[in-house]
Amino acid sequence: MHIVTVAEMRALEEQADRQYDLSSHILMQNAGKSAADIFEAHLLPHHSMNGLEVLFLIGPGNNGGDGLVMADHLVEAGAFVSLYRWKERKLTVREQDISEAETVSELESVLQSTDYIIDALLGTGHSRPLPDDMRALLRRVEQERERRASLRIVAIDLPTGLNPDTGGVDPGTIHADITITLACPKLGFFFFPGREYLGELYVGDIGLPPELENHLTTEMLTDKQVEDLLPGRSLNSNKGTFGKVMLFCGSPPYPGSAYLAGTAAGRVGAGLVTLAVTEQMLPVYAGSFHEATFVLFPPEDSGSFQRSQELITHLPGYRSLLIGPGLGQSPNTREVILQILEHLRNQPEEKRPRLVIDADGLNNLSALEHWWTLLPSGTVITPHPGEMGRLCNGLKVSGGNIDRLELARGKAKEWNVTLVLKGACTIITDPAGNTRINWQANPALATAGTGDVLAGMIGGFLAQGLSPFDAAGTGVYLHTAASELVSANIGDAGLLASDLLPQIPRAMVRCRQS
Ligand SMILES: NC(=O)C1=CN([C@@H]2O[C@H](COP(=O)(O)OP(=O)(O)OC[C@H]3O[C@@H](n4cnc5c(N)ncnc54)[C@H](OP(=O)(O)O)[C@@H]3O)[C@@H](O)[C@H]2O)[C@@H](O)CC1
Ligand SMILES: Nc1ncnc2c1ncn2[C@@H]1O[C@H](COP(=O)(O)OP(=O)(O)O)[C@@H](O)[C@H]1O
Ligand SMILES: [K+]
Repeated sequence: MHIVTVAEMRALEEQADRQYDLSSHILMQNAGKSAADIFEAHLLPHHSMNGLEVLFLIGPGNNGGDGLVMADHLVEAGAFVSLYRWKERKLTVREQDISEAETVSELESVLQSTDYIIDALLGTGHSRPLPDDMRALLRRVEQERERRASLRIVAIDLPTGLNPDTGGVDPGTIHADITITLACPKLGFFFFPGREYLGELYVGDIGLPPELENHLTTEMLTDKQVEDLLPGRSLNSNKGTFGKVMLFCGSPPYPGSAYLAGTAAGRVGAGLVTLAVTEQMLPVYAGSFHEATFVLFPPEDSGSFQRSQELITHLPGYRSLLIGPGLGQSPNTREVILQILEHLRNQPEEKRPRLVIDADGLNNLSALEHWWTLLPSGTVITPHPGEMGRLCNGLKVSGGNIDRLELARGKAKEWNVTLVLKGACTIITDPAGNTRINWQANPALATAGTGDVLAGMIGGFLAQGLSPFDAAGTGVYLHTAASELVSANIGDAGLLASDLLPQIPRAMVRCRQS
């Protein structure tokens, strides 16, 4: 599903009119109908439309127009509809116009009894700070929701005052419970603070021919897309079919990282997971990760060349290699990483494992000038904002606002990598500028070790033959999907990274069934 800027949305509408005679009027009819359909489908079986009280706040432009069309459909379906036209200050209650003298008191009484308020004040045409009286109206709506937990606010296209290009919000913008956006999600939905204001997101079809979107390169990750990308599981398969993953991860202070990443690679379906560990560390893993095999790695004091050669000798046959989680940053470790990278660069592409670098793999590299020139092509890197900052010479990188997008796109191209810039709405972008953004934010994931799980998942998908961009997108999407399955039981706090592991296969099943 493509994500659009306002300019891209306008261009789509203009092209639809020019090439397909889909006038703005037709699109608005489709938009209002589709919003009404989503509203009804979402409501049932909790409420019946019969006698449901719905107040529409109608703005001066096409967003208000969408609201009016939607209102007609709800009336037809049996709802009791009131319309407040903000610009004219005109109230209509169940098709009765209210006199000017009674409007204020009557609007107040509708506000106090209505089940739903539909925000159709402004959409993508919002172009300046909201006027005071609109802010006051929205504030009154918010107060009413605080007073009555059962009241639901539904935004049409977007919550009024949210900037659809940046995710900025007007001080008057209020939180929607549900946003029914039209045609495509807007770019600003994936960035903060806007992301917090949308509630549940639904996308209404307004009948734009899909081929109009062919040139768009920014997508929202969805169940459907991930389902299409998931590797097939033929009946006639064996562990060789699903690829081998090698991990150079973990060190005495951080043993859990290798376990979490390695198990995650197995949980996404990889055929075999191998950990390169020192003899000292072997008992830690052998007792907890029974399915893994091990490459016994000389200890640090034996010199970096001997260590890297041991790993390199075992690499043939592995389809992916994960370097980084929990490795530490000793000079010896850095040397080993550099020697492995050199080996990979010298291998023909079809023979070498696909590489994922995370955490200390990145921290070790960021200390070096032009580190990206050391990477083999097709590498995936998965920095969190702190690691990204280090890779960018100490730049301060935001965890969630729009600046992240341009930075990620620019750096993926400059560094020639598939870049996974982690955060609440993780961005995945490749050197050609193709971009996928994850909508699902879940604060339960904000805890140590969840990044190790993600890196392992991406390694596991690379081993099964997904391209770097697809492996990264699929991993990111299923990582949050698994967290939602955990959160369904425990809420949004208290998740341990290892809780994700058994939920990963279930998240894949859910995707396949969607
Ligand atoms: N076009 C299509 O084909 C389709 C469009 N669609 C729908 O249309 C929406 C976009 O419609 P839109 O462009 O009319 O913008 P919209 O958000 O309704 O506001 C513009 C009006 O508001 C006014 N205004 C602006 N800022 C303001 C402010 N701060 N405070 C107060 N007023 C302000 C501005 O007035 P002016 O600046 O001229 O004074 C103008 O009158 C889009 O979100 C979607 O819902 C769908 O139906 C699909 C097909
Ligand atoms: N609020 C949030 N919503 C969604 N995902 C989140 C949120 N907070 C953190 N995450 C995800 O959790 C993971 C944390 O990774 P990272 O910071 O590298 O952790 P660690 O290094 O401890 O394993 C990333 O995938 C990140 O996108
Ligand atoms: K709106």
